[in-house]
Parts: sequence; C-alpha cells; structure tokens
Amino acid sequence: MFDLEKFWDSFNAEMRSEFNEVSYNAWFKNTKPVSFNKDTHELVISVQTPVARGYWEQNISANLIQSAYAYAGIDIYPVFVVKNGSSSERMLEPQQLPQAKPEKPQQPAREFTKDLRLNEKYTFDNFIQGEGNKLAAGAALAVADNPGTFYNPLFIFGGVGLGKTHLMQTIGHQMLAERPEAKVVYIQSETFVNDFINSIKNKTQDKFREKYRTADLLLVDDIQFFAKKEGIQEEFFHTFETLYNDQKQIVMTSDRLPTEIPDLSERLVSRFAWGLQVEITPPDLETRIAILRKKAESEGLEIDESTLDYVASQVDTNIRELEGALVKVQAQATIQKQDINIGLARSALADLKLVQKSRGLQISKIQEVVANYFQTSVPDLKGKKRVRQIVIPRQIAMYLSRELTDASLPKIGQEFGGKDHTTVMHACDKIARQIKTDTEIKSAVSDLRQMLER
Ligand SMILES: Nc1ncnc2c1ncn2[C@@H]1O[C@H](COP(=O)(O)OP(=O)(O)OP(=O)(O)O)[C@@H](O)[C@H]1O
Repeated sequence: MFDLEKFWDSFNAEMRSEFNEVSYNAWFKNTKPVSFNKDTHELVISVQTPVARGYWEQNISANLIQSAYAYAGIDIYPVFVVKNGSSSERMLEPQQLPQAKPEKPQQPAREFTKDLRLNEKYTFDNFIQGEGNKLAAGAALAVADNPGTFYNPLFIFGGVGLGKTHLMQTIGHQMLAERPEAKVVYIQSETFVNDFINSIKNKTQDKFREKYRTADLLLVDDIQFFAKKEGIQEEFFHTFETLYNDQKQIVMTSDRLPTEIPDLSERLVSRFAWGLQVEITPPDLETRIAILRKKAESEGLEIDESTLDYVASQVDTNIRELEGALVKVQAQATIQKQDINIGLARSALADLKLVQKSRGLQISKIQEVVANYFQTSVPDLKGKKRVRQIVIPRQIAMYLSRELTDASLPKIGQEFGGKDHTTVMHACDKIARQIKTDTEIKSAVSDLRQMLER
C-alpha cells in the first residue's frame, strides 16, 4: 500500500537537503499532495502559482518520480493543479517551452564584476512576499535557480517604487552566491544608452559589445526608457540575440508592458514575450506592515504593532514612500527624544495628509507657480519651444500635475497646449528619474511641492 503522506514527508526531507532554504521555502512549503489514484498512478499535487507549477514540472518532477520508485517500487504520474488559480492574475505564461539546461562552463574571474553595483540590501531574504508580488517573486526564484533556461527573458513590470529593482537584483545576488566568478551586469537602461553613445563617439564599439554581450546575467532596469530610441533598440536587439542564443539570462524591468512602450520595435516586443512577463501590483496592508516590521527590525527600531499599522495605512502604493514615512517617524523620535508611538507617528506624518489635500489643486495653479519659480511664463510652459530653460520647467510642471492632481495623462497634455499623452508620460518618467540623480532637479521639485502644498 502506498502511503501518500508518509511518502510526502520522506520526499520533503530528501529535498530539504538538496535545496537551499530560500528555494525550499518557495517550492515546497505551500505544495501539498492531494490524491493518489492507485489504478492510474496519478499523483495530484497542489501548488500555489502557475510559476510554481512550471518549476515543479521542469525541475522537481523527475526527482519525485525517482523517489516514489525508490520508496514504493511504483511508477507515478504527477499532475499539478494551481490552488486558488485566479484568472485575474496578470501574468503571461511563457510562450516557449523551457530548453535543456546548458552546460555551465567555468569562467575565469573578470574585471567586470568589480564595478558591479548591486545593492547589498536587495536580497531575497529582505524581500517580503505578498499578494501583489508573489508571482514575480516565484518567477525571480525560478530564474535564479535555472538562469538562461527557464523563463528567458524575465520581464517584471509594475508601478513606481513597488520593488522591481529589488527583486531583479535578488537574481544577481543568488547567481553570485552560487558562482562568484559569474559575470553579472546590472544597468539602468539609461546607462546602456550612454555607454552606446560614448562608444560611438570614442570608437570603442567593440568594448561596448564585449561588455554587454558576454554577460552571464544581464539585468536591465526601467527598459521603458528605450521608447522611441531606434538606434538603441537596434543595438539592444543584437545584445539580446547574442545572450539569448548563448542561453544567458536576461531580466528586465519596466513600469509598463512592452506593448505599452511607445515605438518599441515589433521584434523587441515579441522577443520580450518569449519568456515570462509578470506584474508587481501595489502591496496590501498586511504586506506593507510586514515590510515596515522587517525594516524596523533591521534598523533596530522598537515600534509596536498599532503604530506599524498606522504608518502602513498612510501610504498605500509606493514602497519607497512607505519606507520614507518610517524614516520620518524615526527622525521625529530622535529629534524629540521620544519613543515611537502612534501620536508621534501621526504628527511626523501630518504632511502626508497635505499631499492628499493637494489633490484638489488646479493644473493652472501648478503652471503659475512653476513659471514663477523658473522665471518663465505660463504661455511658454504651454508652448512648443524646445530650449532647455523652458523644457525642464515644462516637464517639472507636467510631473507635478501628475503627482499632485488626479488628472489623467491626456487631460494634462490638453492643459499644456494640447500635447500628446505620451509626451506627458515621457516628461513624468524623465523627471522621476532625474530626481534620483540630479540634485538641482530634486531640490526644485521639493521646493515647488512645498509651495503648492502650503
Ligand atoms: N517586497 C518588498 N520587501 C521589502 N522591501 C521592498 C519590497 N518591495 C520594495 N521594497 C523596497 O522599496 C524600495 C523601492 O523598491 P525598488 O527601487 O525596487 O522599486 P522599483 O519598482 O524598482 O521602483 P522604480 O519604478 O522607481 O524603479 C526599495 O528600498 C526596496 O528595497
């Protein structure tokens, strides 16, 4: 008699020693045997996500079959069902069958990894999983376990500050942990653009190609910046082809699907769909609390549950802003030499409420304040002049209109002299990016915000 439960326990014990803890937890913890048909020998197994099903079919089934044979001398036929599989999951199934696992040639250590700048905090252990990101997290793990074969390319998309970069970098960390000599290249898409332009200027295209086309793992962040850049897309296409044909893993992030990136060439759109496209959606309250708890722990902060709950309920979309809220509370506690509690959190985060209030702002008001600040005029902001002194204020005004009002992209375009919504989108993306890298833009935006929220 085949005792399913006992067999499952023994199989799990066997697998626990083969997989590292992160992988074991991801693939085995929520996977349960459902039934065994003694006539057909079908063993039905319930897994949590389509990604897990794919992973089991590709990577674990063979072990399971062997194990059952060793355990009870029988041939079994595993059948996987996805528990709670909902049709609303915005994940596209891989459009290609996974290929055979490639040989892993030993490579000498390269200079390249030296200037690699993966954020050391962006590890899997620091990544909290919840409803909004669990498919993406599963896919990242699958890719980390089987780079170049399983989901290639992996395309992670979703809104601002939802953990796309963090998750993408976990794959780099995992690969380096297993193969320290591996060549992992992490870049923001703008770096690719700049490197490419410089390589043409300096006649160093060979070096450029060597840099990108010999990676074992290429991580490209915010690929939506390739929009409308034909030459760059052409170059990236060849990089992609080379890596893909060599079965090297490519991972990309974007704030939208490839089909929604303006003027992305057809061949890139189709190639980006060869692997898996998976979305990260905003975290629910429970996940936000868990993220804050983890962050508080790592900073050695003592915060009670009700305060964590309060802070998490104040920021409901962007995790970067959520972390910022905790930093504010922490700063207030330090300044006032007080322990952190709800009262203190409430006063520290009072200005977040202002942001909510400012949603009643008019775009015309934003244009007026921005024009004043940069000593230009509202008609210029609405006009077509392409000089830098006007383009930057115009883009900042569009960005602030997007951030501080509920107006849609087309509506904002209309208010700026009838511009197309893609122009607004580009402006918002550009300013959002520059805020991170350009201190002048950052402080201008922050001054203007304060003026508008007063
Ligand atoms: N699930 C998570 N668990 C823990 N921290 C997270 C999680 N998701 C995001 N974060 C943290 O939130 C911050 C923002 O994440 P990240 O930069 O990866 O977002 P993003 O989606 O790439 O943003 P952008 O669209 O601006 O590029 C980071 O500090 C990251 O560590």
